[in-house]
Amino acid sequence: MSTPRQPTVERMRWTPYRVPLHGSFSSAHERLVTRAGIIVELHTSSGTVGIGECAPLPEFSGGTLQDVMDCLPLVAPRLQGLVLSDALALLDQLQDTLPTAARCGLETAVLDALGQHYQCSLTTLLALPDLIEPPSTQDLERAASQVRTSVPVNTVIGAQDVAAAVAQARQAVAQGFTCIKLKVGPQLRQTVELLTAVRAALGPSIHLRLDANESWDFELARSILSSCEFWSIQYVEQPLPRTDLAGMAALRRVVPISIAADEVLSDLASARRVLARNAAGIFVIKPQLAGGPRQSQRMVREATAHGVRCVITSTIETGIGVVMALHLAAAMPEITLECGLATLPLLTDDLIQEALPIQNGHMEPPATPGLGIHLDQATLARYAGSH
Ligand SMILES: O=C(O)CCC(=O)c1ccccc1C(=O)O
Ligand SMILES: [Mg+2]
Repeated sequence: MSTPRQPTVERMRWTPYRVPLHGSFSSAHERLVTRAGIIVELHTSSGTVGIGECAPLPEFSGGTLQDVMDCLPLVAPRLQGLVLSDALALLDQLQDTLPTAARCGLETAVLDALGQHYQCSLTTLLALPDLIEPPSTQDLERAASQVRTSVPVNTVIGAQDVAAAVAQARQAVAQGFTCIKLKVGPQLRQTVELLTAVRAALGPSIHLRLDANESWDFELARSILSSCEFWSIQYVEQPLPRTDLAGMAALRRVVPISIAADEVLSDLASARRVLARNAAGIFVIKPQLAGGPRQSQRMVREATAHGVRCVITSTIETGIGVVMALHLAAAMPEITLECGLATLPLLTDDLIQEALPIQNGHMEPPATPGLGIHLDQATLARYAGSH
């Protein structure tokens, strides 16, 4: 079923990390001061090492870091000895039994090794029509010709007072960003004041999007969003609680701006429920929560078929997870909106050797095989440990 020349999985190693943020990052959910996750290293019979990252967001969905730690020792022996495409098939089979972040990190590591085997970037690999079958040179060339080499990204400004948000918005524009996302909370007057001040500071041409992280109720959402044409808001993420699909659908009918689904998207089934209820015009897809790059692709394809546009975003994970998400965004021509991948500057370290610069509001996935980045082992050792 697979090409015999593919390497097999020999052994796996996983290292929990905790990386502090510069200061903190606040949303309506929480105030984040450190980011914790797990780096997976998958050694193959050809001597290559595929890497991946598991960075769950328990307040969203998909389980805790401990859930991921508990499942890795059970999955590792099952992957051992499998050729890479069979390892992918096993991860597909186990889909519903693994925490999504575990599946994401494991799949990333297998795909990184597979890209190194085929000598193509993860972007190209993800643009192939079928990953389980070995691609011909022609398949690889066609895929490589369809992808993007640069992805527009937004920066994100955490929930804070108006003056600090305005200062950050100005700084973002000076850095070359043309799309800014503001975290907002449940206070009507403060939000109106914030939007007025930030829009005035930005001028008319910068894209401005909001993220309420479930903190509004229907009436507050209607009050704020009814004025949104005035501030020219690109879209608002998850204004209502994730359980309120009827509210989201009703809101779409009474306010003049796009409503995006974020927290409500926990897997392909949840995406189908949102599509069936017409509850969002935009999907915010986080590969850590969707269960990896290929599940994310399935969600993007179904959304696109329903006329729903998609954005790929990070979960503020380290460089390993972010570069995977960047390859995913570059591989899918359906994704045209700015992606939420400009989060590495929030962390004190990205755990990778290569730089992933943000220039003029764009990021470029590495063109070298696989993920195209290498773990910074010394830094990982420094931040290793789950406490
Ligand atoms: O979208 C972005 O620009 C950054 C990602 C982001 O905002 C985020 C990061 C971690 C957890 C939740 C969220 C969110 O979109 O709600
Ligand atoms: Mg969000």
